[in-house]
Amino acid sequence: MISTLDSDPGLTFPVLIGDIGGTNARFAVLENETAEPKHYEIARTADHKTIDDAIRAVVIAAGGRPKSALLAVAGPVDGDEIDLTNAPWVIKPRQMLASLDLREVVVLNDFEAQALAVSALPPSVHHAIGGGHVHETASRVVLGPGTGLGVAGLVKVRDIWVPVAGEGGHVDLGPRTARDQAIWPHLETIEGRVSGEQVLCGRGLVNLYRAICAADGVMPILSEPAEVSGAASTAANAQAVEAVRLFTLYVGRYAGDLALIFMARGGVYIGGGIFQRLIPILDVGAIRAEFENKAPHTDLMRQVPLFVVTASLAALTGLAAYARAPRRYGIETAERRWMA
Ligand SMILES: Nc1ncnc2c1ncn2[C@@H]1O[C@H](COP(=O)(O)OP(=O)(O)OP(=O)(O)O)[C@@H](O)[C@H]1O
Repeated sequence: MISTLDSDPGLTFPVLIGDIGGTNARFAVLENETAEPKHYEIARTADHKTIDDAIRAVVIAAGGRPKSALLAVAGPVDGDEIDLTNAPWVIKPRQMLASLDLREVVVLNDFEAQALAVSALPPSVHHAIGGGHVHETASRVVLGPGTGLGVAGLVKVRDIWVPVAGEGGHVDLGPRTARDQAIWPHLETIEGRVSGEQVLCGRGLVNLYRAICAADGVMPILSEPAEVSGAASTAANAQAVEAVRLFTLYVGRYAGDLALIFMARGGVYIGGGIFQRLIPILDVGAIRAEFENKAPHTDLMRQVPLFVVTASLAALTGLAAYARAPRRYGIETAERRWMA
């Protein structure tokens, strides 16, 4: 059960890699260190009773024969039964070893996997927001507005990348401009607090839209995040237009805060499903201005690159990078590795 940075035993090939989200589970199998991952059909978590059933239906039925599994899950990995934050599955690694005939199961946090991806993805899958320059050996940070708001840093220590996945989505988010001050009292809070995740995720976009409606004294008519972004892209609804604009500016502002915390001269990477969908309507100059507006460190911030990650399978790329070369990464798996 013990794995240290120096003696990480790695995983037995073929390795099943899986990104288990709230709505979808994405699987691939890596035959060996050098092979490209073979991807399988995306499984909807609602369509399968357990993750074991989903793996049998999607991977094994299609000829995949994994000997180990490396999973990234949205939820805390603390014990033999892992609850997913936004899905009905409970992952039971011990049971998986037996029912799927695996030698090892390793479970990571989904934002650790996103951080791994940021170490491995080529620049061609990133959409730059403004200038700056990637310092190859400097720290990076990834944030992902999606069902929730995930955050992880990626710190380089000599030749090893160390993902630092915390709960950065739950820090306080404050108003800055006069318009922010008018909107803030109308935001739905969590126990009296406006945290990042109250605004910078799918339901947060709806929260922001509703708060803008309240500030303007109009009845909200939209209730889903995609409805708000849809109405914004056709300019059909003034409050939706402002909600999406402010959402993207606040993401820029918050991304700048994360850059300061991690001194992320290696870049700030915006993942998750929402921002990449908004690329056609982003006001790049305004987002960049929010990102850089960090007196007394505006000059420093001008040099830090900001990207939108456009690869939809980024987490799987990160898991594959780790499965191929675990010793390149400072990931402690002692409490998160189950062996047959
Ligand atoms: N066009 C859109 N505009 C704005 N928000 C959207 C849009 N489509 C989906 N969303 C919202 O994005 C969130 C899902 O984000 P994301 O695609 O990153 O999923 P996730 O958290 O990774 O989970 P999963 O992988 O299971 O989908 C949901 O809140 C959803 O309502």
